[in-house]
Amino acid sequence: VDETFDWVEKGAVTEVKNQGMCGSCWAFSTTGNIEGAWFKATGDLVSLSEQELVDCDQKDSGCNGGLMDQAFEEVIRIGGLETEQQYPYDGVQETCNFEKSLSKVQIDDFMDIGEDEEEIAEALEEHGPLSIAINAFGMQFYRGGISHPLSFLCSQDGLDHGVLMVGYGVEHHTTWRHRHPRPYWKIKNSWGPRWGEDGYYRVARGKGVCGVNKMVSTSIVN
Ligand SMILES: CCC[C@@H](/C=C/S(=O)(=O)c1ccccc1)NC(=O)[C@H](Cc1ccccc1)NC(=O)N1CCC(N2CCOCC2)CC1
Repeated sequence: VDETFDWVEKGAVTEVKNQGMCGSCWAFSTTGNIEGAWFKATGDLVSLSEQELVDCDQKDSGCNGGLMDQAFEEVIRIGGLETEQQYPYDGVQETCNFEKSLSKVQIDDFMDIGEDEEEIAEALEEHGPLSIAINAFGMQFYRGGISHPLSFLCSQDGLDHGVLMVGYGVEHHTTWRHRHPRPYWKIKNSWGPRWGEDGYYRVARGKGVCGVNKMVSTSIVN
């Protein structure tokens, strides 16, 4: 793997979105992954509908939580995802009004990725942005930089947030305090563009920080 890699620079990531007062982070992680897989397969970047998942995914719980692997299964069952424009987000669970004739984006399968962070970096390059679960400890107060909470504060067993891994890099400091390079993951959050680093989050890479490596998966578009 290279030193830095970023799907945002490669045009595979849509604008930072905002889930509002709805616990639909799982749906944003799912659409972000499928947007990237579709881009890799077709070259087209299409913003996809989280509201369709909130309303129509019967395995998950709308604004009360969900799991990305279950959402991938439901996208296959439902028959595809409509675009953000066709089925816009309003952050409240409503009756499903999916129109198959409108949905242009389908996935064929999905797969889980192992916990080794080198393997995850390779999977990121191969499949596009990855759906991941993390422990969101401290994210409400995050203002930027590389987050590296102590493991007892950000246990990998306390996964509670679904987000999108979009890249990785290394920060080299030359000041007296930081002589060692600081590898990080670049993560797209769904709390709007004013949160964090233009909507993005960087967390230390290589030590399973906040369980970033524990639940990684991707859709497959053939
Ligand atoms: C109330 C749900 C909040 C929402 C995200 C909200 S959030 O606003 O982004 C946020 C997250 C963390 C801190 C503060 C704010 N969280 C989820 O959807 C999280 C995301 C997640 C966690 C762990 C592994 C993978 C994915 N999932 C969940 O909360 N759940 C997983 C599915 C579970 N279902 C119950 C019914 O039977 C099917 C399973 C419901 C709880």
